[in-house]
Amino acid sequence: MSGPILQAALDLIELSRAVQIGREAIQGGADWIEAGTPLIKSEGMNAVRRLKEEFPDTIIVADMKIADTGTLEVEMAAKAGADVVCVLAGADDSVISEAVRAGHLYGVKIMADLINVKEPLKRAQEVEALGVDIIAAHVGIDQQMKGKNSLDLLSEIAGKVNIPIGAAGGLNAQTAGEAVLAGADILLVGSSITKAADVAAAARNVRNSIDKPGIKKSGKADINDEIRALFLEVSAPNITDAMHRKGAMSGLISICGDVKMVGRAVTVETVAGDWAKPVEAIDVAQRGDVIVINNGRATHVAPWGELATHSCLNKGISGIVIDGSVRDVDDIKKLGLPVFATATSPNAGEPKGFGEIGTEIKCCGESVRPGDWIIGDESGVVVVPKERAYEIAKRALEVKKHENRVREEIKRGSTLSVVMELVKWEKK
Ligand SMILES: O=C(CO)[C@H](O)[C@H](O)COP(=O)(O)O
Repeated sequence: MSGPILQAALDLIELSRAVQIGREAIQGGADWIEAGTPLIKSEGMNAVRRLKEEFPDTIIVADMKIADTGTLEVEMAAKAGADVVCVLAGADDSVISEAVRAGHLYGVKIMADLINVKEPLKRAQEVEALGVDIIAAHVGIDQQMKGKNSLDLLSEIAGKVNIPIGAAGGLNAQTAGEAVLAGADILLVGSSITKAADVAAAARNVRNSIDKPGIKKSGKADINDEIRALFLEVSAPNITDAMHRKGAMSGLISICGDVKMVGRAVTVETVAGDWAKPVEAIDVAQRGDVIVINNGRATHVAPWGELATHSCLNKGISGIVIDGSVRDVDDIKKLGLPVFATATSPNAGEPKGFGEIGTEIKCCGESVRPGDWIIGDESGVVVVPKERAYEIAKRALEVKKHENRVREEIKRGSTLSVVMELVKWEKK
C-alpha cells in the first residue's frame, strides 16, 4: 500500500442508493468501497457482486463482521467479488484461522475488526499472529454516540503491530487527518461521506485531510458546551426521531414563531395563574437555561407576560415553556425570546407563592427534571433526559445528516417513498 487509503463505508440498506453514493465517493477520491454490514444484511452477497460489477477497478471490502463459519463466509464474499473481508477480532481463534486459510485459498485479504474487544492491543497482536492482513481499530456507531473515540483505540495499538491498521468510527474531515498522524494506514469513513448531500465534496474533504493532515486538535470542549452546540445544529423533529419518537411535549405553540431554543431546565410547579414561583425562577436560572413551568394547563389566566420575559433577556435565559397561558403576546413577539405556551389569555393571576422551583414536574405530558435538556423550534418542544443528552444529540445529528442526503436525492427528481423503498420495507 502506498499512502493512506480512504475506504468509504456504504452503511445503507438500499442497494441502488449505495451504488450511486459509492460512485460519488470514488469521484471525490475514495480508494476502496465497503459494502457495509447493513447493506450486506439487507441485500446479501448481491450487494458485493453489484459493487464489483459497478466498480471493477476498485478494491471492494465486504464488512461481513464474521463471528463464525470463517471459511464459508469468506468464500461467499470472495466469490461475489470482495477483495477484503472483515472478520470480528473478538471471534474465536478457530474462526479467525479458518477465515485466514480461506483468504489465502480465494485470494482475499482478511481485516480483523476490534469492535468491542476488551483488551484491544493484546487481541490485535494475537490476530496478527493468526495471520490476518489488516487490523481495524473500530469504534462502532452506537458506541460513538456515547462518546467512545476511535482515535483513542487507534493510539493504543499504533506502532505495536506490524500489519496495516485501519481506523474506523465517526471519522470526518478533521479527525481522518488526526488518525493518519496517529498511525492509521486505512481510513474507514461512513456517515461523514455517505450521508452528505454532496458525497463527492465530502469525500474530497476527507481525502485532503488524509493527504495533508493538519495539526492535532488540542483539548476537549466542555461536555455541556458540546451538547448545546450539537442541539443547536439539529431540529426538534431530528431529536424525537433519535429518541424513537419520544420526548415531545404536547400542545405547545411557539409565541415568537420561527425561533430556536436550547437549554437546561429550571423547573417550576405552581397553581393556575400564581406567578410568584415562575418569576422567582428567573433569579434562580443561569445563563442559557430554559424555565419550564407547569401551570396546570390553565387557559383563563396567565402566570407569564412581557415583564417576566424582559427580565429573562437581561439574564441570558434561553427560553420559557409553560403548560398554561401567556399574555402580552405582541410585546413578547417584539422581544423575540423563545416562549412556548399551550394558550394565551390577557388575565394575570396573583403572586401567591404556591408550588416550588427545582423539582421534577410534568409539563405537557412529559416528565422534566432540573437539568434535563429542553429543545424547541416551530415544530414544538422536546425534553431530553440529562443522562442521555450527549448520545441523543449525536444521534439527532446522524438523523439530520441522513435527511440531508435523502433531500438531495429527492431534489434530483425522486420521491420520498422511492428513495426509502417504502413498499419493500413495510412491516410484514
Ligand atoms: O462498520 C461500521 C459500523 O459498524 C461503519 O462502517 C464504520 O463505523 C464507519 O462508519 P462511520 O464513519 O459512520 O462510523
